[in-house]
Amino acid sequence: MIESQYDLVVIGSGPAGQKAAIQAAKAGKSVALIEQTRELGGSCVHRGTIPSKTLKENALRVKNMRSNAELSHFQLREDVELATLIDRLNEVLAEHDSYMRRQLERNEITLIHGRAKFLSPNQLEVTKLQQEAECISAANIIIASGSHPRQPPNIHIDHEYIFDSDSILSMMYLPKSLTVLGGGVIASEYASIFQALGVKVTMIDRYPRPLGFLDDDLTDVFIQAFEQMGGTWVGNTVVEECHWNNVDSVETVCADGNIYKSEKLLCAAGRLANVKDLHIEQAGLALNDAGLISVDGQLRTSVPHIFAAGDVIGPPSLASASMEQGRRASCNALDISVGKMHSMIPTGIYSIPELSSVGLSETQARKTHGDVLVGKAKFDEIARGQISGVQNGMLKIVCDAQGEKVLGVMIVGEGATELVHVGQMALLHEADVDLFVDCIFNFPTLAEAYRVAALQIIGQRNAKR
Ligand SMILES: Cc1cc2nc3c(=O)[nH]c(=O)nc-3n(C[C@H](O)[C@H](O)[C@H](O)COP(=O)(O)OP(=O)(O)OC[C@H]3O[C@@H](n4cnc5c(N)ncnc54)[C@H](O)[C@@H]3O)c2cc1C
Ligand SMILES: NC(=O)c1ccc[n+]([C@@H]2O[C@H](COP(=O)([O-])OP(=O)(O)OC[C@H]3O[C@@H](n4cnc5c(N)ncnc54)[C@H](O)[C@@H]3O)[C@@H](O)[C@H]2O)c1
Repeated sequence: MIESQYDLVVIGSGPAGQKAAIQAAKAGKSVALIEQTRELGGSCVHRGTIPSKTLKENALRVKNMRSNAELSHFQLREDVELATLIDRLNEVLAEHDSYMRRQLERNEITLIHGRAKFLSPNQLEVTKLQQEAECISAANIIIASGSHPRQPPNIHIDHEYIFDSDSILSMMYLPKSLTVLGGGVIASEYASIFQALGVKVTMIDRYPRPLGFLDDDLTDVFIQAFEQMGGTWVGNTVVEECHWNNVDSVETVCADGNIYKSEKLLCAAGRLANVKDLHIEQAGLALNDAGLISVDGQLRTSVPHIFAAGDVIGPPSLASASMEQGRRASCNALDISVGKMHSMIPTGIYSIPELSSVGLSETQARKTHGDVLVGKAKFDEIARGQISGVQNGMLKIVCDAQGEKVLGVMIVGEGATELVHVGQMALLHEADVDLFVDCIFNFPTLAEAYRVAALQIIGQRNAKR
């Protein structure tokens, strides 16, 4: 077996692994990055963020065309191939791949294609396709092996009629109807994207509302917009099983006795950590009750020189957070000083309309602060919203009871995932809400909604005094 040795070895080339490897190389260390697939970038690039966001761009175009009176009945051709709706994806992926390869080369990181497993706390074996296995020793190891879709035991995902988020974009044609199992982030993004493309979508979840971790005001607007487009939200309903009826449809059987029929089904019932092949017990590690690798505030596992980052350690399970965790895990492993990781991580959901929030929701703020003041601005009351014909948009600011400190900002509507960063900066600087009134925004912009919502809070504050 080939043998090699490095200062730091990273398992996985997703957002967490990539940033971890680059950070260590910048510190002058010898670094190897192990990736089991032919491509670089992890599920973020190939099966997650980038493909779904590419489809969303086209779905939004189709939806916006329909808002033009002359095109209001515009329908895509019945035989439209899904590939044409993500036609730029291959270009985007190729560009991303070559950028990453150049970056690894430039930083002299050794890229090893193969599947890693622990032999001991400092040794990994990498199994390669049609090549001799390699044994690698490392002073420090970062596990960034990511996650994969959970397949519930009662649902057989055949990738022909019943899909998961890894395979949904391999459908040849847009179906006429789609059932989406789940009301989480993946379900909400794909349900609204396919509905905007003209597919008849039914979204089913055991909880009363989708995206339960978000502010109710935001999810109210999301459900309303989804149903305005023709979608159906079915909450408080447990899916017992689903199957292709061998004739014309997938049948989704629910605990309340209802059966929903559709041409295809997307199962978005959560994700599980990629740990099966790693043999972490040989490193002296064990999984926690959630099937994840536990780490401390420094992203260190129970074995001091082994760190973990990204989806393999659990929530927030975002590409954005994974990148920062990867970078920090590397710094901590190499004793490079990094401050505390910000807890102010925004949520950005690329549904139609988009949803985004940072800081505390109104419910969370009421729990921790008692009384709060709230200001809301609807996009259709703002010049830019009127010009763009934005129908479902709202920005909400939550402040302390004195109407001074901003506690949270949440937005629904197009551009929400960009707009939220204005609020994030205010929160990071512990700003008073007056900042949004004192500063001059470009006109006409949706950012003006910050001022309108802030003025509402200041009005309530003045009335109290
Ligand atoms: C449909 C979808 C849409 C998403 N959209 C967004 C979004 O808009 N914004 C956002 O912030 N996040 C989004 N996410 C979440 C985001 O993709 C993940 O949080 C992110 O990819 C996690 O990064 P990671 O580096 O931990 O793991 P991954 O990206 O999963 O990468 C892990 C890598 O490790 C490799 N690996 C695993 N085991 C081994 C082994 N034994 N040996 C060698 N290699 C191994 C895998 O092949 C993989 O390439 C989305 C996810 C999905 C599924
Ligand atoms: N824009 C983004 O940041 C983005 C986009 C996509 C995914 N992600 C990440 O991917 C992760 C996984 O997302 P997800 O949506 O698959 O998982 P999730 O755990 O958020 O949602 C799964 C949903 O399925 C429901 N469910 C499961 N089995 C059911 C049954 N039998 N009957 C009825 N309902 C059932 C659950 O109640 C739950 O609401 C998230 O943690 C998220 O952070 C992020």
